[in-house]
Formats: sequence, structure tokens, C-alpha cells
Amino acid sequence: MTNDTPAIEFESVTQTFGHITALSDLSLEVHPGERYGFLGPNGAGKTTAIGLLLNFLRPTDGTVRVFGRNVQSNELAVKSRTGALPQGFTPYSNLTGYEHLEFACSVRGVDTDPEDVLERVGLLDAAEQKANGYSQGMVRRLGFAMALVGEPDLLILDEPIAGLDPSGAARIRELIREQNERGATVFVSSHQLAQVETICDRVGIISEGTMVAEASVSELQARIDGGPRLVITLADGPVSVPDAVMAVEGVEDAWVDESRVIVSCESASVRTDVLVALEEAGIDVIDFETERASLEDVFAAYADTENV
Ligand SMILES: Nc1ncnc2c1ncn2[C@@H]1O[C@H](COP(=O)(O)OP(=O)(O)OP(=O)(O)O)[C@@H](O)[C@H]1O
Repeated sequence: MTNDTPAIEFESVTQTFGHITALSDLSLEVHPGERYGFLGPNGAGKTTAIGLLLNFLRPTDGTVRVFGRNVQSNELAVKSRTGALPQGFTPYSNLTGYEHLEFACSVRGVDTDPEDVLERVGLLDAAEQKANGYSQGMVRRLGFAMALVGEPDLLILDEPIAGLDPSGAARIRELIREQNERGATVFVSSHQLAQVETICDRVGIISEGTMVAEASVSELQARIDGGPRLVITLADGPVSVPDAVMAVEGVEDAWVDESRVIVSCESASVRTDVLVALEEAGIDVIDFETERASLEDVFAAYADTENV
């Protein structure tokens, strides 16, 4: 393996279940050290892709590699470098949190202190409690703790933040960052777009088993709306978009939303020109701010191809 070898590689992967095509000729690469968000609506094929990565499924066609190794023919070598939190993770109800971690350590053949990992996910106080008394959020954190055992080079996390309260979600985000800083590649599947936006540096969006967009979060936003919008509140309240705004070179679009004028511009300097133009036209501005399209907006536009 060289430094250029992808941490994850799907090469023209198709997965069918009878007459259903879950993945269709999917290709993607995740570079070592990346935090990659794998996004898509329900039924898009995310869990199928993770099932292939973990060798729970055999691809109908194509090849899946982890650190350059075909996952089908190198299962043990791949698993020794991978920690996973699968979507349907359910704990053994009669084992305590501590016993789950002991089990994960023995499977991996490492002598990590279970209490250390439980503390990192905020479950130390519940270490001696049986997992059947755990809340949904505690179960996700337990699964995450088991994925961390042995400091794997690759973390595959299916909806890691689902079911967590804000402080639990913040803790998991922090742990993901920590793991990434020590060098782990992170692959996060989610339809909680706001969560992925803050965790990942690159995002792939799949729809109906096909990759429809792949870029950094900021690139995706820029593709949809040309960058941040300027939101202006006028003293007299707008009835229509002032001509002075539309006359500014670089204004792509402008519209009235309730009491505000929203201006889509191609660059930050155009936003300044808009404010100057309003002042010169004698129109009083009470307030202005810039507003980014959320990844939610981006996703909706890509998922609904009629809007692209
Ligand atoms: N074992 C299976 N047998 C038959 N069809 C399946 C099987 N697993 C997945 N599918 C189908 O493949 C498609 C992709 O499903 P998948 O679970 O991978 O999507 P997903 O993006 O993970 O969705 P969700 O966010 O709801 O979990 C769906 O149409 C699903 O019904």
C-alpha cells in the first residue's frame, strides 16, 4: 500500500436483491485521513454500501477495497484495521457495558482498559449496568465505544448521532474529531445532514443507488446558491426588489421574503456594492446579514432532480 492508496474504494459496484437494484455502478474513493459523509434519503443504498464494506454482503458486480485490499478475500486483515458502528447495533441485554467492552477487546486481541473507553463516550457511570436498561442514546454510545477499541485506522459509522440528545451528539462529534486527529479515516453515513455538515470535510450524496454529487460541504453549497446570500431589512419594508439592487453587476437574483430583501450574489465584493447602491439611492437599511444555504437545502436540490 502506498500513501495514495484510498482508505475506501468502491469500483463500479452494483448490488441487487432479486429485482431490486440497491446500488448501481457505484464508484467512490475516500482518502486516508478524510472525514467522509455518505448522505442519502431512506432507501438510497447507504446501509447496503456499509454492508459491503463490512463484508456482510457480496457485491453482484464490482469490487470493494479497504486500504487497497479486496474486502471479500481479505476479511480478517480488513477487520483488524476497521471499527464499525452498524445501523442496527443491538447490545446483549444481559451483559453490562463493561462486559461489552471486555468482549470487544478480546475479539480484537487488545488489552485496552474498558473503563477508559467507556469514560470517553460518557458511559463510565453506567459501566456496571446491564445494557437492557440503557436508553437508545446510551446504546449508540456503547456501540461507538466498541468501534473505538484497538484504535482502528478506519471508522465506519452508520448514523452515529441518531437518537442522541444534544450533549451526547456533541460528545460523539468531539470523539470523531479526536479519532481523526490521531489519523483515523472516518466514513459517516447519515440522513441527518446538519450533523454531517459539522463532522465531515467531504460529502457524497447518493440517490437510488447512484452517486449524484460529491464535493466538499462548501463546494456543494456554492454549486447550489453561488455562495452566501445577503439578507437586507429596509426601514420602509420592501414591496418589491429596489431597482438599485438589480442594477448592481454580479447580482444573480433577488427576491422579497416577508419584510426582507434576499440577494444572491456571485462574490463578497458584490454584497458590498449592493449596500453602497442602496445608500446612494437614498434607501435606508436597518440591518443586513449573510446567510448560507444549509446542506439540507443542497441535499433537497440534488435529491429532487427536477430542482437541479
Ligand atoms: N436484504 C434486502 N433484500 C431486499 N431488498 C433490500 C435488502 N436490503 C436493502 N434492500 C433494498 O435496497 C434499497 C437500498 O436499501 P438501503 O437499506 O441500503 O438504503 P439506506 O440508504 O440505508 O436507507 P435507510 O436510510 O432507510 O436505512 C432499498 O430499496 C431496500 O428496500
